[in-house]
Amino acid sequence: MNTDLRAELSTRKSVFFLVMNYRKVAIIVAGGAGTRMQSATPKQFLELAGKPVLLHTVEAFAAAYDDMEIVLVVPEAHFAYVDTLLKPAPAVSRITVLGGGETRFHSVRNGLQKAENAVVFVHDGVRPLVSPSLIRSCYEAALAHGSAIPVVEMKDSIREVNGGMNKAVNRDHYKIIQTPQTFLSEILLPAFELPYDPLFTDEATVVERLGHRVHLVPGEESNIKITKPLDLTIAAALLKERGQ
Ligand SMILES: Nc1ccn([C@@H]2O[C@H](COP(=O)(O)OP(=O)(O)OP(=O)(O)O)[C@@H](O)[C@H]2O)c(=O)n1
Ligand SMILES: C[C@](O)(CO)[C@H](O)COP(=O)(O)O
Repeated sequence: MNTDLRAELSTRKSVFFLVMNYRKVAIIVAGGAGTRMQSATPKQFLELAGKPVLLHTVEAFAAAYDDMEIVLVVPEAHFAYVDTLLKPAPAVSRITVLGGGETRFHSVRNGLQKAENAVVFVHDGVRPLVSPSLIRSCYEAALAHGSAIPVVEMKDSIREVNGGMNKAVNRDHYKIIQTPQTFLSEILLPAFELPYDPLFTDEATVVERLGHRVHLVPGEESNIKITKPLDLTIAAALLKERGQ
């Protein structure tokens, strides 16, 4: 065997073993209060097509990969309820439940306690329509590029509003950002040692602060975030269309 071929095979073997050694860890954050939904029950526990919003989300991640480990971050006051909620969940043995923090950033940071040596998916518990195929495409892209941030196109015209003025901007320069935001743990974990900044509304922003460029991948229009009551109506209609 010539030297070049031997070197090539050796590199491929190392990449293969590296990929084989990565765990798959989904941090599903559901530690919020859902103030914009204005419901007595936090929106992640509201019923959607016969089961709690959060259970749909957990099921999508469990279905994506048999070896997916799931870390569920929820308000501590709801631990007992979540135990009951998870009883019918597939792969309940793969789920760890942890307490939420003051903001989404703090909840993610709590969830990252057990995420070493992994491809880490950070997902909003209130995006219950995420598909297993989007989760898998984020995984492949994160292995290849270090990160994968799902995005969709803007459909409306947009304006920048600042100091009492407003002006049209080119919407082609903007994308709508979704989750699961997916990273190799060696990129994500050091970023979450940064002090909190209110601009950290997602993980891409945190990682970027450390100087990394993030890789965008196509998201799904149906992967909506349940934020206000209308979103629940839309989600129910989309699930009905899927026959769920
Ligand atoms: N302290 C927090 C705040 C938010 N989240 C989670 O982050 C996701 C996206 O946040 P958002 O839609 O803003 O949820 P809430 O903060 O609950 O809603 P609101 O801002 O309307 O209060 C949700 O799954 C939410 O539960 C969290 O885990 N911990
Ligand atoms: C992470 C996110 O869902 C990406 O769109 C979004 O930034 C969450 O923002 P929110 O203010 O917590 O709803």
